Amino acid sequence: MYVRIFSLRDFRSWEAVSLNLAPGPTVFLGRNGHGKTNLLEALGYLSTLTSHRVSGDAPLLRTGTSRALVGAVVVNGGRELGIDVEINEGRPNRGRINQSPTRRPREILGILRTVLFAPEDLSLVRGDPGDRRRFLDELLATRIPRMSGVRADYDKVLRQRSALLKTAGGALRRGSRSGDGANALATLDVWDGHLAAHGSELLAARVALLHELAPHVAEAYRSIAPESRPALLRYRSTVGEALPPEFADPDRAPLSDDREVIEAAFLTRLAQARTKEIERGVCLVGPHRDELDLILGDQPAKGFASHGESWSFALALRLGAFSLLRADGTDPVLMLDDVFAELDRRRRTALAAVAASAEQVLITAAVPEDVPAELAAVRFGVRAEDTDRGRLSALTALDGDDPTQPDLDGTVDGALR
Ligand SMILES: Nc1ncnc2c1ncn2[C@@H]1O[C@H](COP(=O)(O)OP(=O)(O)OP(=O)(O)O)[C@@H](O)[C@H]1O
Repeated sequence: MYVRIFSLRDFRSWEAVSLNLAPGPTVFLGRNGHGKTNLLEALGYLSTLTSHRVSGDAPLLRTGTSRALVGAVVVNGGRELGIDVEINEGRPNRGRINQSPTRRPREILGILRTVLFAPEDLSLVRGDPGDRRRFLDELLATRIPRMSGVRADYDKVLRQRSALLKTAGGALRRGSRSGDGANALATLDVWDGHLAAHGSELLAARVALLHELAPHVAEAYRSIAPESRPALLRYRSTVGEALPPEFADPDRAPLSDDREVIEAAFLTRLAQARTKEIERGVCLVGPHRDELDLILGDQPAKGFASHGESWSFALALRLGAFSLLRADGTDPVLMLDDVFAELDRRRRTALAAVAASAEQVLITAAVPEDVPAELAAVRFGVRAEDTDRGRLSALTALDGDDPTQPDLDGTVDGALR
């Protein structure tokens, strides 16, 4: 797939831009802090409804504005779809497909598939387990958009159940066995059921995803760092102890009734952990506490891998995701945010080879020398300037082209107005 038109309004440092893009590589060149990453972040947002840099939406709105718009016309196998999302301050966001409002923004998920590799990705290897869970869940939602709703439902139940655990714990510490505390205890069983129902669906989907993803990541790692040890992915679940022993086999293929088996194990673990959960007032069992272990040879990458190995692993996770989505039938749009400068020659070559074969790849770099020659086809300059409306990014002409070509057919721009 590729993005044919990309439009932004009041997103970060961009006041308004509408850009015609072609398949193949496009490079955005500009000095640090001039707004290149903001462009990729916006397109990533349209694909995942989250930013790769911040957890909330507020920083995405251009300073002083209360509404940002991101839109794209996506071409997939000759078929075009226009999608856009309105990011609002203090009001729910809104999505549109071909200019028709969707019931929920997440209905646009899956239309634009992207894989973004950015300097922040080192945290996939060195950061908290939450970064790795997020990687899995985003990929899951890209492949199976419905899973974004499952994750949202799970999070809602989790918040509710955590609040009950706190109330029950507070009441028990005060020695009170009536009132709010008793009510909380009495309703916990119901919430255990909801948590296990949504959680088992998420968990089974993650395990199935991992089974498919792991060989792609191992292969990508081998091509980037052939002299290093093999890269393995292992899912470690807080529900694991209660699962039948065959689930511990990392090569086990998921079965259609896994979800029911996981749900039963989930309830067993919740029952076992109940006292401790009430004492601590937190939910200790479930996919929100699980870990995706990244292993090099027989050691965990986190804490043992060198800087170069950690970079290779992070890159292999992204390239593995790219290769899995490609195997599903269509290339996702590949986005490479200022990463070539960070890579040594071998990894640069491996990444450039994948990028050159992608249907569309968007690359940012500070200087032209950072971009491998085979990818330096279409180039746009990005420059920020101080104006009376603040510091704003703009595209500048390079190679004699006029990058500020308006969106002549108005497809996205019409939707954004
Ligand atoms: N919400 C916002 N409103 C206005 N400007 C913003 C907002 N958020 C970030 N910026 C501005 O965007 C600029 C950073 O843009 P971006 O991260 O895209 O830079 P970059 O060109 O990718 O730089 P680097 O090469 O250093 O990564 C900064 O000048 C910052 O002040």
